[in-house]
Parts: sequence; C-alpha cells; structure tokens
Amino acid sequence: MMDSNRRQSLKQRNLLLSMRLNNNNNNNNNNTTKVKNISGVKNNSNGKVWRLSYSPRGKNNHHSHGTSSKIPSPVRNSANATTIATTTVATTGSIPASSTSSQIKGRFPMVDLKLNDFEIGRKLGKGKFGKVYCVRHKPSGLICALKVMNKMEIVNFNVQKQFKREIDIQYHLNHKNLTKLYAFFHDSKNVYLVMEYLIGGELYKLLKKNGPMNDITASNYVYQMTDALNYMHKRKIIHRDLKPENILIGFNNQIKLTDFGWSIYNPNNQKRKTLCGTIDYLSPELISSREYDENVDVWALGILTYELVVGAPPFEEDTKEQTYKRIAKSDLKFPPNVSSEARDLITNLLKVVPSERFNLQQVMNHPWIEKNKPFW
Ligand SMILES: Nc1ncnc2c1ncn2[C@@H]1O[C@H](COP(=O)(O)OP(=O)(O)OP(=O)(O)O)[C@@H](O)[C@H]1O
Repeated sequence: MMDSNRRQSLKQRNLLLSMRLNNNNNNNNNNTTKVKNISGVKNNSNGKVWRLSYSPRGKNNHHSHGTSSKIPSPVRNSANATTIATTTVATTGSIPASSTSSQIKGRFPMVDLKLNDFEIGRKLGKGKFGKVYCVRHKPSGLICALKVMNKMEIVNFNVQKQFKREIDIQYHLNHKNLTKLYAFFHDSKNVYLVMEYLIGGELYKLLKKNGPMNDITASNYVYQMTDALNYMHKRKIIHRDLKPENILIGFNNQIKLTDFGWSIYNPNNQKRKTLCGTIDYLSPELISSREYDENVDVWALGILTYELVVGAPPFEEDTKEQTYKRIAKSDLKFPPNVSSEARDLITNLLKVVPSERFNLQQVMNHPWIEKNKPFW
C-alpha cells in the first residue's frame, strides 16, 4: 500500500517545477516545506469541545457573491462563470449576509476580520503551507475551519500566484460538494482562510481505516464528486488534483472536494501542459507531457472510483516508472469482488484517449449509480 509521503511527492516536485517556471530567482528556497509555528495563533480551547451552532446549508441556499469593495478582482460575468483577473493578493473578503443561508443569515457578514475575532480550537491538520484549526467566529458563533498560512513561506516558495488562484477559485465556487471559503484576511505575518468546517475529516483516512467501501457508499461518493466536477467544468475550471486526500466528509455522508491549489481557470478550453496531481491519479496525457483538458479530472474520477471499491488505486506499483507504464496503457486488473457495473464505469472512465472517456453526464446516469441510488 502506498504511503502518504509517496502520494505527496509529485506535488512537491511540481511545486519546485512551478517555482522554476515562475521565473524564480529567489535564493531562499530550500526543500523544507514545513510551516513554522504561527505566532499569534494560540490554542485557547482548553480542551473544550464545541457544539456546532448551525445547520448545514440547504440545497437552494447558493449565494451569489456580491461586489463588496473588498472582494478581490475575480468577478462574475453575466453568464455566472468565474472570471479570473490578474490581481494583487487579496486583502480581505466576505460573503454578503443577504446571500447566505437562512440559518446563518444575521451572523454574517464576516467583515474586517482579524484573528482576534476567532476562538482557536484544536488543530485539524497541516498542509504544506499552513495549519488548519477548528475555530469559532466569536461575533456569530459560527464554527469554521481556519487555514493559517505564513506569508514568508508563500513568498519563499514563490507560490503567490498559485495561492492567489486557489483563493480566487475557491471563493467564487458555490456547490454543496465543494468546500466553501467564507472569507479571508491577513495580518503582518499570515494569511487566513475562513472555510466551512467538515467534521468527518479526510476520505483518505476513512479508506485507510475501513478499507474498500460497498457499492452503495462508493457510488454515492462518486456521484457527489461527479456533480462537483460537472459544476466546475461548466465554469471552465479544472481541479487537477482529485484524490481521497482532497475530499472531506461532512454530515449525512455528504462529501466535499477541497484543495484548489492546482485548480485552473481555462476559459477558452485551451489545452494545457503543466504537470500536476498525485502520481497514482495522473492520466496518460499528463505523464507523457501531452496537452490536456478537463478530461484529466474524468480520469482521476475513474481512479477514485476504483480506489473506493478496491481500497487501493489501480496502477499502484513499487516504483514510479512501473506505475507510469501501467497508466500509459490503462493496464486495469480487477479483484473478483468488483461488480460488473462498477467495472464497466471504471473501464469507461480510464480510457487512454481522453475523448473516449465517459462524460460526466454519462457517469451520473450510469447503471452502477442508478442501481445504488435508492439506497443512499
Ligand atoms: N475545511 C476543513 N474542515 C475540516 N478539516 C479540514 C478542512 N480543511 C483542511 N482540513 C484538515 O486539515 C488538513 C490540512 O489541510 P490543508 O488544506 O492545509 O492541506 P492539504 O490539502 O493536506 O495539503 P496541501 O494543500 O498543502 O497539499 C487536511 O488534511 C484536513 O484533515
């Protein structure tokens, strides 16, 4: 079984690659991606367990993002698609009260945020550029996840562009299966992202703990991710890093895609060439440095489907080269217990030629989904 270090390694390599591509002349770079302790962030929860003070959003509570003067340059055009403009780093942003769900209406907006507005709870996890805490927004009582990123780290690794893009994209997306970014702000040391709190943690950890899932649960999860990708692709955004580590679990088996660090806005459907993603989830066109489009997410969806029902990704091997070889020819092997419907879906997602892959609508209407849907 692949350990998480190996699953991270490609991202790190690409980070370095992107640093070079970004014309990086910064001599401060090193391979250490550890984020130092964030000064000013103290755990003052004293072991206290918070109760969630709000209900999850309803289906129809999508908010259109307003045009507050503090919102950064991405704007929505009339077709409701996200337009990403080149921008300097965003200072602070918030979701207008009028456009949030009724449960939390009145507690927002989170305007002019500062760290002191939050009671810091337990650490939820740590990424390459920051730590994530469970926090309570004191004025509203809203429990959120606060991602704290050190500005120096972002600059030293020359990932400002990638970071801005991550904020731009996540801030303007609004779908029940995408982790919401409520607001963001910064002080002299850190940038803070105030996100929706997902109580169940990473899907990856659940998979490692419990092993493969039954078809009912797996198909439910695959459907939700298909819906999320469909929403993103319609807005010309490719996620490029779909994998169980980037899927968080909420209430009632609802899952949400997170980590938009590799997402890209591609309005003209241009073919792209930057290598990104995790080794096991890379598509044949990515490993062979060919141009690619949103079909890389469709491939990753096939890998995810396989991993959910089998417990491991399909082309996992001891070495990267061996894995690449198997990816290149989509060398699929199924354990006997995988149902024929699941096999059919996976086989049609993992086609070497991108245009031959199922489209997302076909996934949502697939017999494997239809058969299991009544039991979700
Ligand atoms: N909104 C959230 N709700 C609950 N837990 C979260 C949330 N966001 C992140 N976490 C937890 O914090 C951990 C770190 O998240 P983060 O986004 O910083 O990094 P990552 O995606 O693991 O890594 P990186 O983006 O650096 O590769 C996650 O693995 C997850 O367990």
